[in-house]
Amino acid sequence: MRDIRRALLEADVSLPVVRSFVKNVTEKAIGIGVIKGVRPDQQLVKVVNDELVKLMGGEAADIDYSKSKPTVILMAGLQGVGKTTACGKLALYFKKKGKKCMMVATDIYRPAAIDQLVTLGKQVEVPVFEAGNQIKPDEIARLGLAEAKKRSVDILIVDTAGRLQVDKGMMDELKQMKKVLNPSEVLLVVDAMTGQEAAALVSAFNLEIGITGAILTKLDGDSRGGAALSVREVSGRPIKFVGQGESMEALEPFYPDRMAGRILGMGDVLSFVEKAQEVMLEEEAEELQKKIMEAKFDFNDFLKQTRALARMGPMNRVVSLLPGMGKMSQEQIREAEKSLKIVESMISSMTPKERSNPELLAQSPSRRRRVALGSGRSQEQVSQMVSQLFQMRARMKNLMSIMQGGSIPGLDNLEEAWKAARKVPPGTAKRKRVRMELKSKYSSPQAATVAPKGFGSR
Ligand SMILES: Nc1nc2c(ncn2[C@@H]2O[C@H](COP(=O)(O)OP(=O)(O)OP(=O)(O)O)[C@@H](O)[C@H]2O)c(=O)[nH]1
Repeated sequence: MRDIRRALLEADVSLPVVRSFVKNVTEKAIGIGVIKGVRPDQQLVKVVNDELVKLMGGEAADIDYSKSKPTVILMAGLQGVGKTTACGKLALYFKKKGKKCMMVATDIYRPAAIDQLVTLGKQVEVPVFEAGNQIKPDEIARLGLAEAKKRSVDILIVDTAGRLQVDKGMMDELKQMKKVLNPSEVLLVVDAMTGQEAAALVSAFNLEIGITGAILTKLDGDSRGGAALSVREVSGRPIKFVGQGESMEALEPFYPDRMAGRILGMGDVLSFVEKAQEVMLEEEAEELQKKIMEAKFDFNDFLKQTRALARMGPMNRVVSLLPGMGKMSQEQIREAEKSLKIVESMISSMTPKERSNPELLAQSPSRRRRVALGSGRSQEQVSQMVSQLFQMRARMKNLMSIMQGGSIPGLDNLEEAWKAARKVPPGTAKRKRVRMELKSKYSSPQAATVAPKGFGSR
């Protein structure tokens, strides 16, 4: 965790944010099992990465469009962070999406600011509303909004004046504009190079005017982008876009996973752990496949699979890795959840020998009685589970043999057919008939695995 802390600080995540994050992740990481072949510290990096992604919103956030035209986006931020540039980029971004855009220039203080926006407007071919620098910004905003409505504009982007520092004059002006415009989005433009101060800055803007999101600019520079984490943690608002250069095309939606990788700066470790996870799953699948082919699928595997199905864990993927086996359906997973407790209690009452050698239970009523007593379940329940295991064995082996024979006669139908067969009450003539039909339809000569004599052979 000390290394993680250092990595985050080096990426310019602000100190209080680092502290609370590290504390949270430490609590979450305890109890997570370590994958074979991966060192615990390496796996911790993966845990941290996943938490970072989650914290930054998981998925890319879109703009909130207003129901009535236009959707107003009010831009805020300090001087020189790239606000005006971001206006032009956004205009182009939405124009490419087929939206009719307009921009409004309200920076009456910096001499060339209005011209700069007009020039950008020409470049991206989006009209810019300006009213000189003799009237107040909120009045310009009001006029701009009226014009946008008249022209039936979809998206109105309002550039504002920045100051070198957060000051009351700027905040009051922004508040005033917000009142006039009633914007769907108030986007704070943050320079990724801001570093440690990002948190205080975001917090000040959020408290004073209430932001709906942020745009992180200048990510093409050296910064590791720790500001992204600070923004989210301090304001609870998502980063919506990132700017990666001076050209008008250099704007992208914000992707938390990419940003997490960048902030941590441990991409190699991450891909290593991910690979190890894949390998582990493949190994498990191969092992399981071998066991199935040798008819050695035992209670340990059975428990493992029931457990994994219940939490939709890796075994679900293992099963899906087996040739021809699709993912489990939601219904099957729910069923597994229900039966997990029962199965767990019965299997934990077995001896290790019985677990790895299910034949023992199949052949001995007294063993089954003992397991029933030990687990507080009925003997029928124990018998049912044992027979289920053998059915599974046979079914899996049957399937494998068919597949190894090269032809897979309507695998989907097979599943459906089995489901249908299970719905028919046991012991009835109909069930027998359905099963017979199934057997003759799908079994191959090699696939004659049956339960041991005396139990479950019915
Ligand atoms: N490398 C890089 N430069 C950028 C990016 N965005 C903006 N810039 C540059 O940063 C400088 C300042 O950008 P402006 O858009 O003028 O900044 P501003 O926030 O509007 O400044 P004020 O109007 O004074 O408040 C310009 O030289 C831009 O070209 C970016 O994503 N990457």
